[in-house]
Amino acid sequence: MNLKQLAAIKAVEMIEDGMKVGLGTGSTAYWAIQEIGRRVKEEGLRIETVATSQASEDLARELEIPILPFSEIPHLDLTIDGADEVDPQLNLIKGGGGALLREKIVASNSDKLIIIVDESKSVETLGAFALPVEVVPFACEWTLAALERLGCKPEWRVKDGEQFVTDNGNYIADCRIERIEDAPLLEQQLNRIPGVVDNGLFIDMASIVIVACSDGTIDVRNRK
Ligand SMILES: O=C[C@H](O)[C@H](O)[C@H](O)COP(=O)(O)O
Repeated sequence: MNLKQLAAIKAVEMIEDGMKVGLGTGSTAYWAIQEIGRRVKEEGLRIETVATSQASEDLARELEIPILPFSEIPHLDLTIDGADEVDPQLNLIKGGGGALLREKIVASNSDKLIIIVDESKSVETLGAFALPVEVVPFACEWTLAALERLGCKPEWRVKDGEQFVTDNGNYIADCRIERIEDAPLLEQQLNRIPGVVDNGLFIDMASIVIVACSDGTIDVRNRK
């Protein structure tokens, strides 16, 4: 079993019958959705879910996990999602897969956000992973210039030779900051730029971070 799967299984143990659950995005969340599918099928787990990306929604449907429109679920009990970096305060960088906006909306409407990572994602200071910022296409060069003025060293994300477009029809500027000294401040500064829809800093949002370590142990970190 790989480390991502190990963390995912531990998180899915926290889901109880009758819960409303947010499904995250990415290669770690993939394992959580697989495990939820197994519990629904083999244990008859009764839950309702919403997904943070088209890819996760498609996977959930394939596994016959009940998935509902957002209009039918006012609030979630918990969301299970991955992250690109986690610091000791449980602040996160997310959005390596481009799903940060939907992930932040879903996380902020969940009683608990459970983050699952392997130990390579655990860092002392956020920033070695390029911070994704979602930008509307209108006048996007001006928004990029504003990000440069903030010292963010942004670069448009490219996929298969084309500009990457999110599920929301926006672009992603990946910001090579290296070391983010004040993540709560930067999160606010970025979101004050007109044209920025949101950014991948998740501050004070994770309730629990589950870290799967290469020696096979699992470190469960609770937000204080
Ligand atoms: O946009 C993508 C999400 O924020 C992912 O949860 C994050 O990038 C971690 O992905 P992975 O589990 O594939 O490393």
